[in-house]
Amino acid sequence: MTLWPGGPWLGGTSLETTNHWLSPLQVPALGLHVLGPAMLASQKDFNNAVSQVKLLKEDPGNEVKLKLYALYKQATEGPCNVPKPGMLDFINKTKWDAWNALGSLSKEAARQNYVDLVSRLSASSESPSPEAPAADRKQPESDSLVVTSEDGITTIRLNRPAKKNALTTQMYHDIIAALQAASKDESAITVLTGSGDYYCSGNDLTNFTHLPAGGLEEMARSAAALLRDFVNCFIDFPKPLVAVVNGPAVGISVTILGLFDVVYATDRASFHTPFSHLGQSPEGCSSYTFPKIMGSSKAAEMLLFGKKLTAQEACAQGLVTEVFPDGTFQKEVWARLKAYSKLPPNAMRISKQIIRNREKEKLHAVNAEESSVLRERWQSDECMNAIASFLSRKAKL
Ligand SMILES: CCCCC/C=C/C(=O)SCCNC(=O)CCNC(=O)[C@H](O)C(C)(C)COP(=O)(O)OP(=O)(O)OC[C@H]1O[C@@H](n2cnc3c(N)ncnc32)[C@H](O)[C@@H]1OP(=O)(O)O
Repeated sequence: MTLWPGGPWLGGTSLETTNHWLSPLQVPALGLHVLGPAMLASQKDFNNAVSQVKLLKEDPGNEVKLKLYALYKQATEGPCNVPKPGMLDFINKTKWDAWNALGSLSKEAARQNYVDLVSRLSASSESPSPEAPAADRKQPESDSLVVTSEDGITTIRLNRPAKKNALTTQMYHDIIAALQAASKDESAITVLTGSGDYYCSGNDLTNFTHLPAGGLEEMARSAAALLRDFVNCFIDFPKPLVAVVNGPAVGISVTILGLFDVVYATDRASFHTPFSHLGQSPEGCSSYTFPKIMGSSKAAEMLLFGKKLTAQEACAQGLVTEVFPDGTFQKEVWARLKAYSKLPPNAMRISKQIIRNREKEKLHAVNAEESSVLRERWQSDECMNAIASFLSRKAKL
């Protein structure tokens, strides 16, 4: 079996010929224990991904191949418990190290990560041009999102001030498209900000009122898939990503801040994740990033009890990089960002990559799990009652 013909790797010796790894014929009947509802990749998805790897047009490089190998082994055999190859058996030792580094990651999560990785590789090998100029950018479908590029900065602005920049389903899609375009354009830095007095009031709760033909279950399934795609874009975003938090932030607009590189906030901002009040659970990888950023008990106060933080508190907890007086916020922040955008863009990209790569697999696994749990939550009475309360004007945060 040759995955990348003519592509010798790891010192000129093909790993696959030494071990016949990734061969679909080798996939045993797994009898997997499926966790929760079907958000994690199925065995069929995994088998398809294993086949898809062979169709990749470009060699993804040794590092990625090793990752694929490790995830494949973890997904099919579980944690590495075979003896470590000897010092001089370089290739098998490298493979063993990669597999062993996955620790106790479950077979299901490994399978999901494998499928995600292959899907990202397939998408990037199909993308037509690495540098789409800003002028070619597909404009958002509605004016609720405004994307501009100037002075080396691409700015994605939430523009629904009358609704406190609450995120409609269309806006999630438009943000995904805007981030994908920004990742390939010529700008050095990408910024997310809001228009008006709010940064963002989180998910537009009326999204839950547009029930598709398949009812609540179908609505929850497609919302979970959208959430997962949306958060994946933040995990994978390759350039410095800065949040310019121009006012209060609620829900998902707060949780994804843990995936930004820098967060600047006006002193008028506040940070509120009222998931329990809404019968929901954390997303945006916050179940992982928040405890890491602020410690487990401060994170629990926010994520379980919905404690609202002031900008100063959020800065003290490490969620916000710096707080500015509201009167000078825009002037000071944009002057600083313009200066940063003149730094060598490749150096910034590479530095971000090296930081993010340590966490990427973990973040994707967390995102998959959070989306899966939320899919269930959205079908719960607790959640439905909270949304009905808001919509009937009985409840406000
Ligand atoms: C598919 C992916 C799903 C990802 C999962 C995400 C989860 C979350 O983000 S959970 C957080 C959801 N957000 C909320 O629960 C906030 C709800 N909004 C409020 O509590 C309040 O509106 C407020 C505290 C944000 C602002 O209060 P106030 O200053 O008094 O302003 P108004 O309430 O009068 O708001 C003006 C206008 O905007 C509408 N609106 C505000 N936020 C939302 C929202 N999140 N969803 C839908 N609509 C929202 C509000 O209803 C008002 O509308 P009109 O009455 O028509 O003027």
